[in-house]
Order: sequence, then structure tokens, then C-alpha cells
Amino acid sequence: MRKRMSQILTLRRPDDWHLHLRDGAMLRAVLPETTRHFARAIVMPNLVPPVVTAQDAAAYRARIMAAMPEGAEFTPLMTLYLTENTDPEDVAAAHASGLVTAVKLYPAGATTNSASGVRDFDKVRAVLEKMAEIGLPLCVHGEVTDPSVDIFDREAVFIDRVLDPVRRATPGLRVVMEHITTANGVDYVRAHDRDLGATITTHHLVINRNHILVGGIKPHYYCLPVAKREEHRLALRAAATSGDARFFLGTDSAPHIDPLKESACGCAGCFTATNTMSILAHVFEEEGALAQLEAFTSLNGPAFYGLPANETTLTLTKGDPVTYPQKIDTADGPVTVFDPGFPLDWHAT
Ligand SMILES: NC(=O)N[C@@H](CC(=O)O)C(=O)O
Ligand SMILES: [Zn+2]
Ligand SMILES: [Zn+2]
Repeated sequence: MRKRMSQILTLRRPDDWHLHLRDGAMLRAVLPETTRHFARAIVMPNLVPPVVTAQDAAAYRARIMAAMPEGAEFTPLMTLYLTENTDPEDVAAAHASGLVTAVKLYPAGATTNSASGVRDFDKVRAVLEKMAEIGLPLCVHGEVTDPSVDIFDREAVFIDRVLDPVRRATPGLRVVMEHITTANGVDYVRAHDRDLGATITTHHLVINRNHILVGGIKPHYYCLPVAKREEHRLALRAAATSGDARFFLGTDSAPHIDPLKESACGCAGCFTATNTMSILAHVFEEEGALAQLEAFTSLNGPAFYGLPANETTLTLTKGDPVTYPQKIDTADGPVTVFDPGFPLDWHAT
């Protein structure tokens, strides 16, 4: 048997433009899973209570730094959780001091810990205008919460009913459509050259809605926005692997302990920090697009945020099957690592 030539790929070190690190014991357990491969991450502010003010963000950042594994070189990029009471001047000061990199918009009730989010968009108008003026990006969880809208349509309806009107009303506002899950999201981004980008998760490149529901309900594949039909997964793959600078990686790695996922009312979120880079290498190879992987994970995101790409690198080597833990232990209970459903053979070091 001929020995397969090992393939090696060296990338600028990747960043994660949408990550949940949580707090306390969970933070300490999951942070090393990200710092192992990533240099920076946009850290989501949906703690309980949420990270609303500059002061909250500074305190959260300090807790993340205190939990940093030894030797890790990792920069958390902090965000503020937009509420109807957010003070535009507090946001501007947090941006000017370099403390925050983005503001996060959750429509109230759309997802995990979003109860303090926005109901009436007129109430955040002054903040959005200030953000447009100072060039501070708005990261958006793009789903309507109208109970009459089918859950599989909530992203597409959000684009028409909320996102497009808000963008038209606020010229210059820079927006990241977070974790897009539909061809509608891909098309909307492609149709707008300026001030618009989108993150795509690892898991939405791998699963469609069948993975959640066929053969028994799979709580570890349930996240929000929920995975859609296969045609949408294929549109996301095409966008991610295209090299188009408007699309970049945001894993949305969102840990919940198993008892909260494997429940009669399970939490939304897939935990992908551990094996994301191996999965992405597999997906990009399948698409014949390994040459575009660096753009997606390491170049497009920094360019959108006006930050330099990382000088350090990550090496991906194809070889024997990659082993990784099925669960990460935390003092609060185990967190199941996302199972892509196929063996991984790209090692990240
Ligand atoms: N994606 C998810 O399903 N869950 C996220 C929230 C979010 O990003 O919407 C979480 O915080 O658990
Ligand atoms: Zn979200
Ligand atoms: Zn998220």
C-alpha cells in the first residue's frame, strides 16, 4: 500500500467572530477550547444579567483574562448588549477607549438570554445613529419573534421587516448578520456592497434540519437560528468557500450543560469550539476550496472590523483520524462537543 502523502496547510491564525464564553465554571472550562486555535474572538454579551454597559464589559473582560489558560495568547473582543435603555454616550466612550468592538442586537425573546433585548426599534434609534457616526459595528441576531411566523421563516422575514428598514434608516451603520442560515441571508449580503457582512457557523455548514429531527430528536443539533433545508446549507457552503470578503467565520459555539440540552425543553446552542478547525478543513476540502479557508477563518473578519490579520499561524495536517473528547467537563456538568457525523482527519496545531 502506498503511504498517502501528508498534506499540510498553514494559515494565518484564525479568529472567531461570534463566540459564547459564558462565565464562572463554564468560562474556565470552555475558554481553553477556543484559545488552543484562535487568536481573537468577538465575545457575546448574553450573560445573565447581560453585559450592557461599558463597566459591565470591563468587568467581564477582566474575568475572561483571569480565566486565561497559561501561555495562551488570546484577545477577547468585547461587545455590549443593546437594550432600549442603552446610552449612546456610554457606547461611544466604550468604543473610543478600545474596550468594545461591536454592539449586539437581540430582538427580545429571539434566543438564549435575550429577554432584555429590543422590542421597539425606535427606542434604539439614537444609539444606532451614534454607532453609524463612529463606525462601530452592530452584530445582529436576525430572527423575528412574531409568534405567527414559522420558525423556519424567521430569518427571511427579519431581513424584510427589520434589517432592511433599519439599514435604510441609518445610512453608514455597519452591520454583521450573525450566524446566517438561509440562502435569503446569503443573497441579501451579496446584494449590498457596503457596510454589510455575515458570519457563518461551523455547524450550519454541516447539518440541515433533517439532522435534528430524523430518526429521533437530537438536542445537540438544536440551535438558533435553527438549521434549515439542505438547499440553504448548500448556499451557506457556497458563500463560505467563495472567498467573498463579506463572509467570515463566527462559530457561535454556545455551550450548555447536557441536562439543559437533553431536556423536555432543551436550550439552543451547539458547542463547536473544540473541533471547529478540523471540521472546516474537511468541509472546504470537500468543496475543493482549501485555498479559500484562510480567507474565511483568518482574513475576511479582520478586514471587516478594520483590524490587522494575525501574524501568528495555525497548521493543519491531514493524517490519522483526529481524536477529541466527546464531552468537556465543567464544574457545573458535562458539555457535549458537536459531532459532525463523519471522521475528521485534519489536525490543527
Ligand atoms: N445560537 C444559539 O442557539 N444559542 C446562543 C444564542 C445565540 O447566538 O442566538 C446561546 O447563547 O446559547
Ligand atoms: Zn444568535
Ligand atoms: Zn450566538
